[in-house]
Amino acid sequence: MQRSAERIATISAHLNPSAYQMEDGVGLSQANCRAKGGSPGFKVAILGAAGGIGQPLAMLMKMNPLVSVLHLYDVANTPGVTADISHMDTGAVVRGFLGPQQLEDALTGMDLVIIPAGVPRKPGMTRDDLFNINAGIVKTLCEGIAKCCPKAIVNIISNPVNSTVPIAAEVFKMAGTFDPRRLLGVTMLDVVRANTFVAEVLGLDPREVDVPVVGGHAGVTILPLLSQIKPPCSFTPAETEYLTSRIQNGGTEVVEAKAGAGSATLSMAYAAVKFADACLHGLRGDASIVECAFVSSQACVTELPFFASRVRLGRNGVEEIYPLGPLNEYERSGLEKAKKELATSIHKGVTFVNK
Ligand SMILES: NC(=O)C1=CN([C@@H]2O[C@H](COP(=O)(O)OP(=O)(O)OC[C@H]3O[C@@H](n4cnc5c(N)ncnc54)[C@H](O)[C@@H]3O)[C@@H](O)[C@H]2O)C=CC1
Ligand SMILES: O=C([O-])CC(=O)C(=O)O
Repeated sequence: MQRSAERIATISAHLNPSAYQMEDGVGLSQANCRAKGGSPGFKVAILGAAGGIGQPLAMLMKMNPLVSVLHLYDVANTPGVTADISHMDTGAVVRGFLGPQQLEDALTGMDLVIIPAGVPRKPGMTRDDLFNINAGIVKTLCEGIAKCCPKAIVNIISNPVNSTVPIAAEVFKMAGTFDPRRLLGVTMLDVVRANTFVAEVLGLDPREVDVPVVGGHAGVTILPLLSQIKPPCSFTPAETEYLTSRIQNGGTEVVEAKAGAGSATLSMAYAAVKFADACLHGLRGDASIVECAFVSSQACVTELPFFASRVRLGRNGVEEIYPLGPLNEYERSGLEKAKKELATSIHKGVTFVNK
């Protein structure tokens, strides 16, 4: 009897370390420890936390000093990931949540929710081929957000981002909680890749390079604005062609190299943390936090309802969306192709929720 009670307590500790309690009063239970957590900072949930992106993302968020509470939710394997990450001697208190019956507990009180839940591509697939599975996953998770933390900033990583962000917006509209400032599709990996590839060509340190990437997050919708990079540089037509194509196909490059074992996970976790950190600095009220993201642009950048742009982040999420700026002929032609595909992907997401 005693053994089984201890086993139950241990399992529950892995799911939710703060709930750890020995039934027989022997030894020191976690619930009786003097430190109760609760240091100042933000509460962050990761949905899909046990996956290829979720695990390194959870580890990096546990290292972020702006995070006081980290909730890890998945439909599989959260107990192990939570137990593992909770032993890191950083400030954030980590709690694990497993399966739909624990989704509401995972979401309640969160300031920022990051969603990398869903299936990744295999070679030969497009991101849109993931729609049939991932659309429903994102819809369900967003229904939970609308109910339990409607004011949270939401970072959507699950592909196809060009459709999953419109899906999230429709779910929030139906629930009466939609705030376009708080919903952001994560396109940071495109910027991270662009900075890296451009730095390679120019012989610079990637940390010194800043390439705006606008449009969306799939193939031709990924539009690097090489004419606007910092520091200002010029490229030959061959360099422009090479860089644009490599940035647009960076995801496929990784999918093919992994040969059936998934898509980018480690660089994506890095990019997701870079972006989440920017959102948290904005929430804290820091000035001049500007990043690219796929947001509800209310048709103020192009005629489309969603578009990836440079945005200023603040206490309410997106405080300002910057216009595209002057484009060269090559970029204007790329923009037309991007808008055509984006319109179809956005429509598909909106229709999925309203069907
Ligand atoms: N926005 C971007 O730049 C990028 C997006 N992605 C996308 O991120 C997604 C995840 O990729 P990986 O982590 O590599 O996949 P993965 O398969 O390794 O992990 C996905 C996780 O989601 C979980 N999951 C499935 N259904 C769920 C549900 N209903 N609720 C909560 N969790 C659920 C799975 O159990 C799994 O742990 C994919 O859709 C992928 O295409 C990947 C790279 C870059
Ligand atoms: O390519 C994929 O399927 C994953 C992804 O979005 C990326 O790596 O940019």
